Amino acid sequence: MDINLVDEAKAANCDHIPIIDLSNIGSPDVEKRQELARAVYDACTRVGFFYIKVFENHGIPEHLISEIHDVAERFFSLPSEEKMKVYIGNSKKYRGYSPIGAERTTGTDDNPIPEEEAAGVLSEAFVIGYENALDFRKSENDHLPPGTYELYGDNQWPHDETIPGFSATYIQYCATVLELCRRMLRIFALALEVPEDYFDSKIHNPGVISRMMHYPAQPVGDPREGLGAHTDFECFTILSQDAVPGLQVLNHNGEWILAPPIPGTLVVNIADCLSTWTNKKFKSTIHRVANLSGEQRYSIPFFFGVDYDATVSVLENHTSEENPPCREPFKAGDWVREKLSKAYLPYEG
Ligand SMILES: O=C(O)CCC(=O)C(=O)O
Ligand SMILES: [Fe+2]
Repeated sequence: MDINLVDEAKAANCDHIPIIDLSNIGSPDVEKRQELARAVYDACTRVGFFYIKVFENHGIPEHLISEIHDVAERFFSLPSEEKMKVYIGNSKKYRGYSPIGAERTTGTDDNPIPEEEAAGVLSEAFVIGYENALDFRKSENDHLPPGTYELYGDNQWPHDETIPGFSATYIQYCATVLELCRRMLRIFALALEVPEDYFDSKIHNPGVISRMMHYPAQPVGDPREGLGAHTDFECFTILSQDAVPGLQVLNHNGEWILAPPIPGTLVVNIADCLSTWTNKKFKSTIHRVANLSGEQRYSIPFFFGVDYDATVSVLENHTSEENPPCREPFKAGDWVREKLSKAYLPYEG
């Protein structure tokens, strides 16, 4: 990447990624929560990426992480015709199986890649989105708002006989990570000096997307990338990677620094919507994937966003005369839908 193109708000000011211990996330002691918020603020403003340690008190049991990786590997090892039964082109909501090369890299918010130049990626994915089953706070009697950007629900699941426990495991994983995201949003609010419950009214039907990713080992001479350089477009992402490295993060010097797997951690990165709320003080940092390990690589990103009908608008306490809002307010659903339509194959009818 041309060093002159490295935008301060999209590149990490560091040569490694910090590790944050979230043990105090739910502490009744506000001093302890504030101390955590300061560490989070430093990571988000300087790097845009950090690792979190997955202890029991984060609510994500380690066995769930190994189970989700296990079902992901089993899904991708199915024959192509099985995976194509849940083909993403069957879905109006960009849900399902996206074969190798089908996804296009979309670039960043103010530097999108023109459609005719967007290259296919060297990875395959299985994508799901928010439905009530993914949310411990919902019951069978709850209904999603109809027509909200046509983005909620209608996931395509493989038959349970094909991979026993696949949907149950993925649903349990997402519901668990979703609760962690809601708690983390309170720490972000504290870090941003707004009331801790500032975002709570915007996450009743959160715009959650998750996907399982499989990156084959990069063949010598293949110019395709596992995932091209991009920023994530929701609020923030929680990523579980297996033991194979591949994720790279752009820094101010135009260097790609590795975000290697660290046992017992997940990777968190800030995405476009939360970065906008903070007037770009929190970095939505450019990253990409290149699997040069010679082995198969699997990862499971969980993209957390606010309700699709919530408005994303720069926080007043992060603007000034010299630093006006970086963007006009917009609906989260408009932005996410536009990005999804550029990345994924459309509905094929
Ligand atoms: O697979 C990874 O490590 C990162 C995936 C990613 O950046 C994405 O899905 O947006
Ligand atoms: Fe990403």
